[in-house]
Amino acid sequence: MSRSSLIAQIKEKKSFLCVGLDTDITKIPEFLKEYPDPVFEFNKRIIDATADLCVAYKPNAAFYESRGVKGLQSLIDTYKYIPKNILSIIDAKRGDIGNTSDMYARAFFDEEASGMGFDAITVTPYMGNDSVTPYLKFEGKWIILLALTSSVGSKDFQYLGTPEGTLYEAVIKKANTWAGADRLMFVVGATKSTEFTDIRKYAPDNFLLVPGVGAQGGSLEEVCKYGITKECGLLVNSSRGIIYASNGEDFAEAARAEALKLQQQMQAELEKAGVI
Ligand SMILES: O=C(O)c1cc(=O)[nH]c(=O)n1[C@@H]1O[C@H](COP(=O)(O)O)[C@@H](O)[C@H]1O
Repeated sequence: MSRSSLIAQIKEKKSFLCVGLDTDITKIPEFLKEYPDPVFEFNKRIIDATADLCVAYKPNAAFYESRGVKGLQSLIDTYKYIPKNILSIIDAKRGDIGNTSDMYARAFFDEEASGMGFDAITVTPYMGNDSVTPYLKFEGKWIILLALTSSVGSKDFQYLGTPEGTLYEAVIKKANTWAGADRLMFVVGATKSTEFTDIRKYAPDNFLLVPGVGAQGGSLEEVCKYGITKECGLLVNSSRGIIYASNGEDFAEAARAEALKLQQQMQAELEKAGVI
């Protein structure tokens, strides 16, 4: 999906919500266990209930890979079910030497080879240029590079000083020489809202994928205060806060209600920032 289509979708839906499909088979409602693939059935109903409220879906690969062959099938079926006019992000956090990254890119981008043709993948920057650029060989696909993550452990390395500023600033500056804002996004945790002002100095046009609202306690309002741009420039993810809003028969309606709350807040922020 192109940058202009993503922005058009944001304006049309008045939303920059990404629904995280971190589907844990031990947490889904009991009655779904009767279906041949309970995880896919769960995702299908979540997608049906939220597709008009969000602009992206982000299955996290760990939740599928942990179930072996069955999990991979759930992931492939989920990828195929995500409507093609909604951005599909595989949250795989890959990063390896060039020829291995070629294979990861094929695994998640080359639908003919693997059954999956996601629009975007999360990638770790640690191994540098040759680990990141193979994904760019797939025309029109996005890399979402980890910059400043939401978790406590982000303090261990990401704030360390380098001649280019903190490590996360160095990542942003360097990566922006490898690709433009039409192919490259950065992950910045919602729990880091005050850092957004600095980040926008180095990434004025890049979309930022922002996890950490909902279950991790980040504030949408704070993120927007410092991070929103004239073209929005944000995709805010919530996984557990939406998909596990209820554990009963009404789980899909409850997920929709949570997604709607976020969409309404997002609409207000988009209006305030003059995006719509
Ligand atoms: O790359 C990510 O998406 C990510 C980066 C980060 O810094 N923090 C973070 O929580 N994530 C992912 O975002 C999702 C957050 O899920 P919830 O906390 O349940 O909304 C999970 O899939 C995490 O793996």
